[in-house]
Amino acid sequence: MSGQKAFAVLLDPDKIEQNAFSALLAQTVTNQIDFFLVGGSLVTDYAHKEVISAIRRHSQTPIILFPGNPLHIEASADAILLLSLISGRNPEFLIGQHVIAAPLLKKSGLEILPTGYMVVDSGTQTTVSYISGTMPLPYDKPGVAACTAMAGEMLGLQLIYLDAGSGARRPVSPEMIAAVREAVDVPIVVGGGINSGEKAYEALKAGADVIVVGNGIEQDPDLLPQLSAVVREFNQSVVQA
Ligand SMILES: CC(C)=CCC/C(C)=C/CC/C(C)=C/CC/C(C)=C/COP(=O)(O)OP(=O)(O)O
Ligand SMILES: O=P(O)(O)OC[C@@H](O)CO
Ligand SMILES: [Mg+2]
Repeated sequence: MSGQKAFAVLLDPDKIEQNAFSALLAQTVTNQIDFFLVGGSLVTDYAHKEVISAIRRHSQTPIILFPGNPLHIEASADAILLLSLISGRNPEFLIGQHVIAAPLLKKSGLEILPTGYMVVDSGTQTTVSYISGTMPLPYDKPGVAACTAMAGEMLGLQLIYLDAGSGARRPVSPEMIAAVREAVDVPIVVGGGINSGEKAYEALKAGADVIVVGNGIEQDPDLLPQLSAVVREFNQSVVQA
């Protein structure tokens, strides 16, 4: 990672509607995005391969898998977030699924991005929380988030992902992002409920290195160019300062 802020678009293979998908891919030609994330907690169609090849026909942007379980490994992506759900206390999602996935991952040739995945309470239960049977981090406890991230970094995890959950009513607070920023040196990914330029800017200003947006773009196609501009302008203002 270059020290510059980045913008990732999350595509859920189950939710892709062909016309909207083509329009989104066309937008990414003129509005820079830095990564595609492909994944979901529960994927019923297993269309990862098709989604990835459709992206590749239009774009050279790196494609990173965001898996809910080992069935979501697809070797035609560029990399995979190897999530360990460190906000939870379910051994299956801390290490169990990884033992099952390890030989498949080795064979896949994918770049492995070991990630401390922290799900943060946003007022309603998220799919991740339900599927993993774990409690999210309390919304208003930045100190707990900071210690969790610190432990993840000490264990060797190379990214911290703070996620308020898909379609969250409120994103992770700037206070929590700032506390985690203070606590670790690794890049911080922030997602869940970022559905406006202002929320994206707040997350970047608080210390997020990568913002991830899924639902917001599905619901409002004009958001992609807006967010791309917010991230570019943020990076330019840092260079000029
Ligand atoms: C070891 C491997 C390869 C996989 C296991 C990976 C782990 C531990 C995952 C943690 C728990 C989990 C279920 C994560 C899913 C994260 C994700 C892709 C969230 C995207 O949002 P959705 O949960 O799909 O939301 P919707 O219900 O709105 O679609
Ligand atoms: O769909 P949204 O709310 O943008 O969330 C993205 C991602 O962080 C969910 O895991
Ligand atoms: Mg999903």
